[in-house]
Amino acid sequence: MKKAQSPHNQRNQFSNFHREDDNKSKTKKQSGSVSALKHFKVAVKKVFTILLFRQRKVNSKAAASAIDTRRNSNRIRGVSSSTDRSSGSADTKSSSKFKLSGSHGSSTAFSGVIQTTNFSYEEICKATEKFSQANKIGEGAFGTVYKGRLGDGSLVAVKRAKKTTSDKLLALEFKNEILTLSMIEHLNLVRLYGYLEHEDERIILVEYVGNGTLREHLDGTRGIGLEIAERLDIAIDVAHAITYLHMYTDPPIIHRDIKSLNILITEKLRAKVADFGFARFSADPNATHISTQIKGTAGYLDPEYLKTYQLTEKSDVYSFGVLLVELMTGRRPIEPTKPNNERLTTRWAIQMLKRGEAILVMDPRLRRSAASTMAMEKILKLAHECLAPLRQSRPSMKKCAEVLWGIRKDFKQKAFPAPPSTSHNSATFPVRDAKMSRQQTFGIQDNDTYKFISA
Ligand SMILES: Nc1ncnc2c1ncn2[C@@H]1O[C@H](COP(=O)(O)OP(=O)(O)OP(=O)(O)O)[C@@H](O)[C@H]1O
Repeated sequence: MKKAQSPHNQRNQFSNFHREDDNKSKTKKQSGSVSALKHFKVAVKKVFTILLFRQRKVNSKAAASAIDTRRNSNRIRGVSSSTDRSSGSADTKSSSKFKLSGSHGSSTAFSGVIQTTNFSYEEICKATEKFSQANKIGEGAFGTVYKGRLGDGSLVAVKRAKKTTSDKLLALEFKNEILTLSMIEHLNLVRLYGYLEHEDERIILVEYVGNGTLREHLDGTRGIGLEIAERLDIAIDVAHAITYLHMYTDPPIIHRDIKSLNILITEKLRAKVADFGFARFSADPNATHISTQIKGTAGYLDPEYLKTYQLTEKSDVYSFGVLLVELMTGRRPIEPTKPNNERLTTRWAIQMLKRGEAILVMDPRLRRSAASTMAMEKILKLAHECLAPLRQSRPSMKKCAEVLWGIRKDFKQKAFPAPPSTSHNSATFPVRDAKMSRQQTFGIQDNDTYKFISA
């Protein structure tokens, strides 16, 4: 890879070039001025490129390890240039090849572009049995999602965009999702396996997460109901994922659409954050915000972002606060069928918390105990901080994760005052298998029915 020159050298080159040009212009005035203009343009372009490069602090080591360095750095430039009110300008080049991830395993911070290998459209058709209805697992604004099985037996989620090629926003969402996913690798974020742009097809292949969305679990349409410890673990997983996006990617990423429908649940009831269609890079490290068109989901949107169009990491913190309230109440952020004072779930829950009646908003599916009530109140207090109208007053995602660790530790101490020989490691619950975990953690048998206590 060609080594980038320092801006200092670039500046020297620039002034040398002017001296040279002066000499030439004495003898060949007209052709000299044309050549000077040309060189001037080249020099300005070089200086601009170097400054841009420095500003974005692109991790050159990671980029060098990527399969197609030039194209990937183009992609990074494309999106980070969209820090204005326009809807972005990802300049990812159209590729008729499907790229499949080649690296698995590590969940540590990684800033760069994940490795990929090529796959064909035919293989995707085969994996999804020609996008059969039987393999359809979801639908969203972007398109349809299918379950697929690759040649090596591994499962993937295949996101096939609607074929509205004229829809520039959808095309942009597609490119944005690929670009964002290609830069991240974390246990609690859905992994990109590959993508395809082929004629009018736009397809993204991501890690398959097979146990539905958090919303389905809260609605009771999936699973057997989440206990408070499981909800705490999910909150911590999401906090880790967003902390990673905000603090350990370069440039930082703002997800912009944190909501229970975008949290996928694993068989072991752990969470993975999905759907990066709206994500934005916080490109300029010195900028305090990005001005952008409003994107996101009603009920989760940061009021300051709505008012000012200025997006910061704290907009994700606000949405995370809404998610915490969802986790504790089981309700959606907006409940049109509820009485007036309960329609905005966050407002209702925080009002009750302030009155010292948080117990009344607790999800009726949750088992009441001194430990669970205490944890629920603390989680709502954290949610209250995340929902602060002014972004400066909201905690960082890292802080949220730390507070949640503390709540989990206190909860376990209160819930399981067991003798040392049977006590659990304080970092995580020992058994993640849902059934076994329930039996060991809560003494719940499979045939236990959940008591619905009216809130
Ligand atoms: N990786 C995955 N593993 C399993 N199921 C998934 C996966 N990704 C998405 N799904 C399913 O497909 C549904 C729609 O997916 P997704 O939200 O990503 O689509 P979208 O079009 O981007 O949605 P949105 O309207 O929120 O933009 C999800 O609610 C989920 O049920």
